[in-house]
Amino acid sequence: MDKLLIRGGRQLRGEVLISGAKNAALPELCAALLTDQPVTLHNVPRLQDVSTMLKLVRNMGVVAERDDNGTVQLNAGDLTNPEAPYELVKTMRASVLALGPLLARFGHAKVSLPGGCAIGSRPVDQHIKGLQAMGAEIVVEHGYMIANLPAGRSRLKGARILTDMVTVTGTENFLMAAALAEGETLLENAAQEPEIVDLAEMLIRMGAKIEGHGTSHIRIQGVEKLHGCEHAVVADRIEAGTFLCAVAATGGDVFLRHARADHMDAVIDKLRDAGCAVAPEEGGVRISSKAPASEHLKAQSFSTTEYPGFPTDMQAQFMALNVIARGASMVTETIFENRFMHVNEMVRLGATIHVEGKVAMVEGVQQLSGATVMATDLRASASLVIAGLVAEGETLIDRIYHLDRGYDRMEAKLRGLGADIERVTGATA
Ligand SMILES: CC(=O)N[C@H]1[C@@H](OP(=O)(O)OP(=O)(O)OC[C@H]2O[C@@H](n3ccc(=O)[nH]c3=O)[C@H](O)[C@@H]2O)O[C@H](CO)[C@@H](O)[C@@H]1O
Ligand SMILES: C=C(OP(=O)(O)O)C(=O)O
Repeated sequence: MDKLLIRGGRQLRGEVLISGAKNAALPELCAALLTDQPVTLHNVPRLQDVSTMLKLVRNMGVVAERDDNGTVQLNAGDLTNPEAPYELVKTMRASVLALGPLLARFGHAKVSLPGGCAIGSRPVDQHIKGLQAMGAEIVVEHGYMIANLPAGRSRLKGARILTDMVTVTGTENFLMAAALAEGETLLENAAQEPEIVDLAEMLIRMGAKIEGHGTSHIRIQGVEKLHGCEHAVVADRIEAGTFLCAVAATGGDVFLRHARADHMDAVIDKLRDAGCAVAPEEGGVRISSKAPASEHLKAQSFSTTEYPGFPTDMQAQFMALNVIARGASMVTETIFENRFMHVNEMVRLGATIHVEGKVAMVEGVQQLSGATVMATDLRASASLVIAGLVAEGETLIDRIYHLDRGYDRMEAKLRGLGADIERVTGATA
């Protein structure tokens, strides 16, 4: 199992290229299932979840080719097997995104319930409820969601869908299903994330009729057929935010090429309040920060909420900054019930954190000291990398397959900025 070895204490300087967003690429790969024509996606990040999704669609009969420049060509013209088996979905929650497109185009889908997840229980009841409102008959049997159209129907029908909570992949499933449904669908309480907007823009390129994406009310007029398209995946705001927090923590000056400041308002506001200089520049975002953080940065309290609020996917990385910033802070996680798995590992590095329910109380310390720690989920892994970059001495991060699921060559990018970080390949657990 690979590990990351970090020798902390170096400032980060230079330029880093931000990749396409994992959370946009995954639904967009599924959107290619909606048409029998070729779809070309550019700026697809090179990471494990994308490889898993490609394996999943190939298993359905889709022809999918990826080149070294981040372009993926897909053709679902001969899709014969509208199923997502457990073996292929167990490591990736986003596989549920196959359900809406398969059902909409083929009138049938069999998708495994995703496996357990470290950050919370993550049910898919809202996905099922919404698709049922569009006329689908869905049963959950032997760990699979088996969805069909009623006898005599060839298309889903438009519906008004009001979910109990804002759900990102739920909104994406409904968008894709509604694009091919008969009549109008109104999504109320829709997620507003930039990845939803990017997916909607791709669907519009395919001939879908969508209005209101980027707001909580999305209106879709279903069409009979969608065609192929070419689309570039939006920049990854979570990868960019992770690099912003890394530079804030270590000190230094970095230009994040392709990063979108307008997608990161909540995180950038907090970084500025902490004392970093963050500014959009032509083609990206620049951050500069003074070291040591314990002298120059002030810890920030925050609470995770849906976009445009502070993203839950940035909670762990910002906490890594708070642990070595000046003063006390309160970090509240409102989206997932178990997303503080990084806390115990940060404590092993010398952090002072006390968790009570949804709240982590952090007391900034002067210095962290390197240790062996365990990655427990994707963003927890990223937060440990940040902590390792500032800790004195060596930090060894175990189980980095979590990190590889969602970051495109992270250690190579950090090395390019001057970090002392290496992958220890094949080391035993
Ligand atoms: C691939 C992808 O885009 N993943 C993102 C997506 O996950 P994902 O789309 O799975 O997260 P949701 O927005 O659906 O989850 C929000 C909350 O709603 C709950 N819920 C959701 C659906 C449902 O049917 N029932 C239910 O109870 C979840 O357990 C969670 O507490 O949004 C999350 C919240 O921003 C991010 O952390 C993930 O990185
Ligand atoms: C939780 C995440 O992803 P997923 O929904 O794919 O598990 C994430 O990207 O932080």
